[in-house]
Amino acid sequence: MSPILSIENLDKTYPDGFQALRNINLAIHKGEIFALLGPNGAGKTTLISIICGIVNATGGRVTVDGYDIQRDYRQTRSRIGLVPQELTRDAFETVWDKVSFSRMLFGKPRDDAYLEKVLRDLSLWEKRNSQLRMLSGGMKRRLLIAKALAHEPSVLFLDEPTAGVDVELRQGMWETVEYLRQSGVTVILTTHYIEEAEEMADRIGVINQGEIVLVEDKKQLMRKLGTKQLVLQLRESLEAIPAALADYDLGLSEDGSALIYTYETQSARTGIDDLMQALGEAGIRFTDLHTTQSSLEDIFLDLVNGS
Ligand SMILES: Nc1ncnc2c1ncn2[C@@H]1O[C@H](COP(=O)(O)OP(=O)(O)OP(=O)(O)O)[C@@H](O)[C@H]1O
Repeated sequence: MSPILSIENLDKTYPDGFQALRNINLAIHKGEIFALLGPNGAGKTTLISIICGIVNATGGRVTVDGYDIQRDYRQTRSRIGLVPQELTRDAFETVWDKVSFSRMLFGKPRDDAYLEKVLRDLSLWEKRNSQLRMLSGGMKRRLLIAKALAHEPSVLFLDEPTAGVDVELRQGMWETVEYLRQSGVTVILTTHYIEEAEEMADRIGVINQGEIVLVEDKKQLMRKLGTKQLVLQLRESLEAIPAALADYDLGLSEDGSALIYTYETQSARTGIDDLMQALGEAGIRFTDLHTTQSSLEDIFLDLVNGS
């Protein structure tokens, strides 16, 4: 299947000589939720701005649904919805006016039934006649999405959808993205919250200093790069790790009540069988055990710090 969005050898150097993007290659598939994860200044906004036609690239090619963003600007722009971080001005406009105006801007024929569906799906229908200033923070964010969906785009960009919002609003946004997934819209979101990528995305791309340093299916990424820890709760506390177990990657909890074994989840041999045997031979008994997995945050920090 050809990608809905294809980015080839994309470069961007700003007029002051700063190279914000270097040879970006990326293919986004129809219907997926793709998280572009990167620290401040990595180039996320520059990349989205190029795709949306707000900033010109210095080199490379981008197509949306097969249309070139430069040659077929109107075609590509009408297929894209951009959800910015903040709602600007127009505090006295109503929700309904805002979404219908957005649709009109793209030259789409009036379709009140479609707009009603979008507002209902985003729990804004009851507020259709309310002025923007009367909306809560969560409603304002959902309105930004409704506005971006008004012209029926096939790709939706969410730029830092939960920057500066509280935990409750953030979770509300995650539910909204789930609704978008079910409605078949392709979603590309930028974030520097790892938790957000982990929660919402099917695939994750990491961008750092203008370069894509990794693109991976989220589950595979967690599996491939993650390590697991096996925590063994000991029947009798230890003061030190016995010499007989020195070959294993073992740690002792501070109070000596648990042994912690770290292993690679992807490796052919985790070493757990051998460890169990060695523990038995050393006369170490345990009362309970559980495993924990390293988070995407650990993986991300490793990548960005270049270790
Ligand atoms: N108009 C410009 N002229 C020169 N440099 C720019 C310009 N716009 C952005 N940059 C630089 O390009 C780099 C990437 O910026 P960009 O806004 O794309 O990053 P970002 O990943 O979106 O960061 P953030 O998460 O902080 O928004 C930064 O170093 C920024 O200073």
